[in-house]
Amino acid sequence: RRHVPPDSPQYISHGEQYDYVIVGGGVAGLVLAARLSENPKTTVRLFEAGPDPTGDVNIDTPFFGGGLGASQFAWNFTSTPQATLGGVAPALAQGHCFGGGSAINYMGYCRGAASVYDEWAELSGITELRWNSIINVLRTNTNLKIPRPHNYSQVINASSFSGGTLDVTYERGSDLSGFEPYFVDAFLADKEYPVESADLTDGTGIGTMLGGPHTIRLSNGTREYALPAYGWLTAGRPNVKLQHGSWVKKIHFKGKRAVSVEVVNESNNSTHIVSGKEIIVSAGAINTPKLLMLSGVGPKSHLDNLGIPVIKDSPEVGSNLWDHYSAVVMVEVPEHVFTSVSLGNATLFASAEDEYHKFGRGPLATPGTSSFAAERVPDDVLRELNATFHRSLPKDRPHILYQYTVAPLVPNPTNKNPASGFVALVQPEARGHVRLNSTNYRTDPLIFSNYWGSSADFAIQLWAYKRLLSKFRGDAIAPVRVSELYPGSNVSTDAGIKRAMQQSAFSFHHPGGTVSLGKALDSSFRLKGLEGIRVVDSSAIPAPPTCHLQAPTYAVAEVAAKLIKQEDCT
Ligand SMILES: Cc1cc2nc3c(=O)[nH]c(=O)nc-3n(C[C@H](O)[C@H](O)[C@H](O)COP(=O)(O)OP(=O)(O)OC[C@H]3O[C@@H](n4cnc5c(N)ncnc54)[C@H](O)[C@@H]3O)c2cc1C
Repeated sequence: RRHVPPDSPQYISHGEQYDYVIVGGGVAGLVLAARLSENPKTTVRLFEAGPDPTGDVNIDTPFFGGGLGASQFAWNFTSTPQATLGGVAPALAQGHCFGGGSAINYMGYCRGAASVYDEWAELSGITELRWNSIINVLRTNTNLKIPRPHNYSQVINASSFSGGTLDVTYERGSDLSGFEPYFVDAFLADKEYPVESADLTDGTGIGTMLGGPHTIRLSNGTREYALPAYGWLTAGRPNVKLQHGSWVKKIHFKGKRAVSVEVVNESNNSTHIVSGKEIIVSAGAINTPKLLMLSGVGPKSHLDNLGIPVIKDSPEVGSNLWDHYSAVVMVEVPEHVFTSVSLGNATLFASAEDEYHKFGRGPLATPGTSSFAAERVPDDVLRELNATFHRSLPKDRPHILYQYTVAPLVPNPTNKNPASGFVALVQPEARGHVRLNSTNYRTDPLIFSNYWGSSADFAIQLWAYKRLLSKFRGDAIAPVRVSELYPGSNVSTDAGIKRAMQQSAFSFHHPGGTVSLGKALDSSFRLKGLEGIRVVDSSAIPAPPTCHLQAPTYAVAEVAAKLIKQEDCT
């Protein structure tokens, strides 16, 4: 299974017709292609705009993951300038290759608070999304391998995994950078608001995790992602074809029924029409609403302004954008902590590379960002901040996620050995939206992110940023702190700290909600008021999870595939 690459590119002829045409070969698209083609009578064609990253060392090697946001494997999107950030316009890269975001992400694997999934079920009318049901999907699609010896302390509930297709593991104690225990202790030992160690993959929302888990293969230390885990399940099946370098520029409708897609072959710019009894859009939270709007499905006034003939006035398409928006604190760490800078030393790097190639372990087998803490803001603080929405959230929900990486997340002009802590409000009240910038399918859309967009969102984020700063300035981190690099020890006023937070703002890369279940989609993932077209990907997810997004996206796609297959049988 691991060694058979998908189909290589080939030209598509006119007049082809499939049961399902899937747009996008990322997390959701590849789950769907693999599951729907399990029935040999069902024909499936998947188009991915980006390249096939099979065998690319930068994709496969976990430590290189952080550098992929500006590569050929990413859509290098940028938010519009944000008023809440004083005009800063942060980047928002998305995956652009087979595997989508899972090929370029930081591999953090987390499921977050159970009550979020119950909320999705309620908003969508899909009972299979309830935690008690979806945990079975999450369990059976993952395969947890715990390294031995493990030699650091972590709560692991292995019963929430089984022998599924997606490999997940923790880091070996010997592979940790040396920063982790201090970061985690800063939360465990907090005198005012301590956070306990917990497994955030079993429905628990609040706690700290050390050393993972990650979508990494323990056997050889390579990245696990949707292409090898799901895409390669399709190898040898004559009823399914996955094609990369194929950008779908438009969906065609007959009346209200979607009938075909117009695909541009990126290697020679030729265009082809491919028909499907059903079109499933899985192009991700930014590109899915973009493609729908280009095809005439979206807010009427917006389409009218651009002169796009309206197939369906769907005000909800492109709305409800949520994400986890972070801000950064960076310190210089001692030489014994390995970082992206210390590994720049040729001798150290050669030894790390040797260890990695021989044994699949060592610094390169880790993403260098392996521990995090999810925290609920205490009620008295929420009251002080007038955060009524956040206070009303179920008690298993954290509001804040803290993480770090041993790489610079803000400019590091003197090339000091860096560790960057970051913190994000993960249950925002505010929503943003996506709109077209032009009718040209190659033009990036306008992404109105709305960072920390309500006054309570902003106040909580600022409270959390100050908390992160005090931890990085405090005793717990002192043994691995040489100096403060950002915002700098001279920054201590409220105004200065706020400015530092705004200027270091970046997306955690967890956008979703832009073609939401319950709003734009019905309980079969169909676009309301249209036929022959569904949306299955992170844009369908109606509200943000409390931690990283890949696990929920895999699971939602599995649920959708099951629903679609059941409909096929009736
Ligand atoms: C840099 C980064 C870091 C991240 N870190 C983590 C992490 O550590 N942990 C975690 O859980 N999650 C992480 N995520 C988030 C996670 O990877 C995504 O939430 C997930 O990949 C979303 O899956 P999706 O199926 O919705 O879309 P994607 O996986 O983005 O797939 C969409 C696919 O559709 C393709 N496509 C788009 N438009 C078209 C078109 N018109 N025609 C054909 N193809 C098209 C794209 O190229 C892409 O391959 C990260 C994401 C990024 C980008």
